[in-house]
This record gives sequence, C-alpha cells and structure tokens, in this order.
Amino acid sequence: MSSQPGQAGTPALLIDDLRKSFGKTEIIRGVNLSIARGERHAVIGPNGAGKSTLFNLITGRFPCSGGKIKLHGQDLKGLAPFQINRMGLSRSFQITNIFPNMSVFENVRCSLLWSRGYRYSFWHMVSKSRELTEATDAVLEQINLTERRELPAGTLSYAEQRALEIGITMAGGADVIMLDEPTAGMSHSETDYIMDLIRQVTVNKTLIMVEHDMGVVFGLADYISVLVYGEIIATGRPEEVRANPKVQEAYLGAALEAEH
Ligand SMILES: Nc1ncnc2c1ncn2[C@@H]1O[C@H](COP(=O)(O)OP(=O)(O)OP(=O)(O)O)[C@@H](O)[C@H]1O
Repeated sequence: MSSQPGQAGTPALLIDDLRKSFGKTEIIRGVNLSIARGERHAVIGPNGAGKSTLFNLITGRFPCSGGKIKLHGQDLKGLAPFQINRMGLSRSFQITNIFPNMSVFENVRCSLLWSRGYRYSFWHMVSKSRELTEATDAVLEQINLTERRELPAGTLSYAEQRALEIGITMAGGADVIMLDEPTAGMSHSETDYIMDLIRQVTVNKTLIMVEHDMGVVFGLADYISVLVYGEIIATGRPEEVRANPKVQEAYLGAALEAEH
C-alpha cells in the first residue's frame, strides 16, 4: 500500500524536481512525489496552487519545463497524452465528458474500443463484438449501472453520470487512475455513493485524485500531498498531514473550517 521511504519496488508514478512555467511565472516549482502501486493518493491545496497544472503535466497535456515523470519506471518525456494513456494511465475530468445521446452501454464500449486502438476499424470491431460486449457489461456491473444500460447517458442523474465517467476512465484497463474533483457539486448522499464506488473500482489500482472535499480526502486516501504555491509542503498519512502545523497554517485549518 505504501510508496513512502523504505518501500521496495518501482513506484507507479515517480515525479522528480518537476517544473512548469507559463511565460516568466513558475507555477510548478520543483515537485517530488513517489506513489506506489495500489496506493490511493490525494493532492490537496488552495485554489491556484497548481493542482490541475500538475495533473496536466502528468498526463502529457502540458510539456514540462524541467524535471522528470516516470510511469512504472518509464520516462514520459515527449510522449503524447494518448501514448501515456495506453501505458496504463487514465484520467477523468472535472467536467462530465460523456456522449449524452449515446446509451450508457455505447459510451463504455466506445471507450473500450478507443483504448484498444480500434477507433477506425469497424470490421475489427464486429469480429471482436461478443468479447467487447462482455467486457463492456463487466464495466457496467462494476459501476452499478447495468440496469441503466440502454438509457441515453444524458438522462442519468448527475452522480450516475460521474459514475459512468469513472467507468469510461477505467474501461481500458488502466492501472493508474487520476480523478479530478470526483465529488464536485454533489450532495452528501451522492458524495457517499461516489466514494463507495471509487473505493470499489480502485482495489489493486493506483489512484491519484485532486479533491477539495476533506471528508472525501480523509475517507479515501492512504497518503496525502499538500501543494501550496507550486510546491509540496507535506506528504504523509492522513493523520500526519492533519497534524502538521505547516499544513494547518497554509491550508488545512481553513479547509476543515469550511466543511462546518
Ligand atoms: N495555460 C496556462 N497559462 C497561464 N497560466 C496558467 C495556465 N494554466 C494555469 N495557469 C496558472 O497557474 C496557476 C495554477 O493553476 P491551477 O489551475 O493549476 O491551480 P489549481 O490548484 O488546480 O486551482 P483550483 O483548485 O482552483 O482548480 C494559476 O495561477 C493559473 O492562473
């Protein structure tokens, strides 16, 4: 479960002195992070700290200005987002990213096809269709949407759409899952539903999430990193991070207060 000092094995994700500047402004200022296989890791921090930028660097959406990112020991330098995706890293976005007029089933199937590189190959798709249908149904089962299989995705509730999106993110069999504010805009019961789902679907996978809801962070994460002004000021077990005076001062005091 742990990547932290003293643990053996190649980390799922290793970030070394990562830097990113936009023009003259350095937004990510020397981030180091090691996330083990099977770990659930939350990145927290105030607005504008650089969390989304960090995600965009990891997924290859932005080029780095300096430093290294390794996925399962392999340097990601110069790789396009789709290449990184095919290496087993998949990200879901804050904004719901589904096709609303396609059925729930088709949304997942489409993502499976894409992840297998069959995007343009109709005949390949047909020849694989039974296996594909079974794989799609297995994902639907995992995200508890089997009963919604034939409905247009746009008719699902907000929480169900987020669940579908998590299914789409998982569909290609990625073993490193990145979730960007998975419970944003949800009620308490929807948040609980999505938290349970994330817990289930990330068993034996690596989860990296950005989340502002401290209940979700402390409920799900094995480790937490606190990003402030482009630097990680603390990484540790939830209880260590919660007790860290630097973190209290820079972020957590205000964030926990905001919860009440
Ligand atoms: N493409 C860009 N060009 C210039 N500046 C950018 C770009 N993307 C982000 N920034 C700047 O980088 C800083 C960090 O933004 P980022 O969105 O990464 O923060 P964040 O921690 O994700 O914030 P939030 O919690 O509000 O989502 C901000 O000052 C933002 O204006």
